[in-house]
Amino acid sequence: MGGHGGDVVIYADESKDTLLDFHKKGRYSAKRGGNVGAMGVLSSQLHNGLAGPTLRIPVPLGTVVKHKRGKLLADLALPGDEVVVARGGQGGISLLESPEHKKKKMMAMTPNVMRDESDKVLLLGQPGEEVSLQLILRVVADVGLVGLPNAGKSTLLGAITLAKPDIADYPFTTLMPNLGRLDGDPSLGPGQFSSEATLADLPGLIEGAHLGKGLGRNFLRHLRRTRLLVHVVDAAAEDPVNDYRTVKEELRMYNPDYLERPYIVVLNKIDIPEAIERLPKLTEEIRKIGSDNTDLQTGTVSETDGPCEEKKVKEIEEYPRPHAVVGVSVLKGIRINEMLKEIRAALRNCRDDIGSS
Ligand SMILES: Nc1nc2c(ncn2[C@@H]2O[C@H](COP(=O)(O)OP(=O)(O)OP(=O)(O)O)[C@@H](O)[C@H]2O)c(=O)[nH]1
Ligand SMILES: [Mg+2]
Repeated sequence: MGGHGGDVVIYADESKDTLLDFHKKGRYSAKRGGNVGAMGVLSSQLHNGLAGPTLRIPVPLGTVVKHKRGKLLADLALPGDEVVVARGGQGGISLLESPEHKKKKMMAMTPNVMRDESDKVLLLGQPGEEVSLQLILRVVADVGLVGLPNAGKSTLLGAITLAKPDIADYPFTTLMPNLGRLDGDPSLGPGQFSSEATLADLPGLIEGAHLGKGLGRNFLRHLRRTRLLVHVVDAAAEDPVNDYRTVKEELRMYNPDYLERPYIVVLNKIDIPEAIERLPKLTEEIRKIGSDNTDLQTGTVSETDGPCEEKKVKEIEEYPRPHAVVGVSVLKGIRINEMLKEIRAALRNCRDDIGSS
């Protein structure tokens, strides 16, 4: 028997967080099984071709592997997760020493035969499997930062984690999600670092994003795994409350479950005089949007990524209110600690929710 052809395995690689190089199309195929020996050479040591090596393809943590037709193969959400997507071909079989009738029988079964002039026969190794797959990245993060372009999401991520996202004073600076790691709160003492979390800074959302405007809806799926949302609002903008509503509306249109999740609102840029002046009023207005009636009946995570238009859609006012509203300047480092306290408290809260249900 010849060696088995190489399989193709896709595995989650934690060090692979650069999503960009992942977006090019790749073509890989499982290898043909090893042939047995070489034609015409009667040497038993050549009867065993080597097994083909496994082709291992690293992808970022959180990659969902689907068949082209949509069937889910694997969700590589944990480091070490892997899936065999294509089997290498079966190895060839030598019939060199087989009796004549067996040769005939085997040869009748397959066209995959090689023979030489002295009628020595080999069945060739089979070609490996070929599959077409769709790889979708859904980042693994506890916290999702959402907001209009230019609100300061990336600046916020850079201010509280070691991440170094691109920051600029034009919209759509962020094209792909950036991830950063927030440490637990040391003041809680040993074993209490329960607020450790991964934050995902997403591209800015604009009105109509769910229909494909701006950078569209493509990245909204990255919120799927988050437990907490942080709305970043530019408090110095013309109409911050309207901006905030726009973002909520887009989230709702994409997947209303996103509005059921716990969230806090960060009113950013309070280093700017106009922003600090209106902060109390803004805070009050934003706190009021939403309902106290946190019935959990729709709090389940939907199994689909896309919009759930069939669902009974509620008004923004009917979804839960923010856990907290904080005014900060992530650029100048004003009230960062208050904001961190709220993020950690909200995270602990959702962890408790999970624990008790
Ligand atoms: N004055 C002031 N400017 C800020 C503050 N935070 C962010 N900025 C500025 O706002 C601009 C946008 O910041 P980003 O962090 O790139 O905004 P973003 O929300 O990530 O933007 P997109 O990636 O386009 O969605 C930059 O010029 C920042 O320097 C702040 O607290 N105060
Ligand atoms: Mg950004």
